[in-house]
Amino acid sequence: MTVEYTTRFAIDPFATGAMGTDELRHNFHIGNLFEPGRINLTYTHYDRMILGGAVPTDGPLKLEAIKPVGTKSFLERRELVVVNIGGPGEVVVGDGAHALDTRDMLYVGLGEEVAFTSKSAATPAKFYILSAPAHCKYPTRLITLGNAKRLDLGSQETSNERSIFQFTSTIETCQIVVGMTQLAKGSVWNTMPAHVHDRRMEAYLYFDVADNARVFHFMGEPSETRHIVMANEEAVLSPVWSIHSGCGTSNYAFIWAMAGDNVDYTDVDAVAIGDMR
Ligand SMILES: O=C[C@H](O)[C@@H](O)CC(=O)C(=O)O
Ligand SMILES: [Zn+2]
Repeated sequence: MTVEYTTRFAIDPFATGAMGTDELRHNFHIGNLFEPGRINLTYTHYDRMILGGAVPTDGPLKLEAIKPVGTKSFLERRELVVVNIGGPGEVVVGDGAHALDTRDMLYVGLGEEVAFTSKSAATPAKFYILSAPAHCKYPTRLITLGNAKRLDLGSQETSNERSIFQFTSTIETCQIVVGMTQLAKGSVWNTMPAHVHDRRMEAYLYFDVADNARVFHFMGEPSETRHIVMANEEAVLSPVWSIHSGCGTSNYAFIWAMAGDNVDYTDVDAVAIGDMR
């Protein structure tokens, strides 16, 4: 088997408040996403979002169904978003192959068969995989960083100057909303001011983090915050009641992905800094 998976259950804010570092990491932090020659997935019980990584080296990796989806094929009742954060590669969808350079994103609709390849095993593609249940089929679409809707937010004065690239805002999806955020040099804060959105869960994949750098990811109810220390290419789950904000020892990038009741990026509840503890 080249498709491995682990499961994460939905945790409530009261249980979370009593957790120490190990328990927090066990429930919310996801490492080991990108293993050469493998597909490593995490099946979450937050809106049944699946996230993981595929790193094809010797040959193509097929996205086979895993037991928790309960269907014959992986996308029988799901949609998929793939973002490449590695070298050039291809996502094969049915009979067609889509070339994905680093930071390109591909949307794949319900019912398709998918496989991943790298152009070179020496600099393999690293495909970040996101999948949520779907109720209808939308067409496969490639969105490059240049085609994504760009939002410039924050400022140097508040150390949060950053560009948000919304991959899915110009295409139709059932429930997945995905984008990438790149912090400017000298800026270290993402998603501060913070927000929550009961309508949608969220997951962050931090990358472009140097070996000797870390991002302190803040989570928890606004009045009861905790943090998780993130290294390069690690992911963290954000329950709907939790803030999701980070502060790095240098600038970095991350991919954010949501699933839930609506696909309205602007539908968030802002948290006043004075209410945070
Ligand atoms: O609901 C939206 C997500 O939390 C992110 O898009 C926020 C983000 O990338 C940022 O402010 O830096
Ligand atoms: Zn958010």
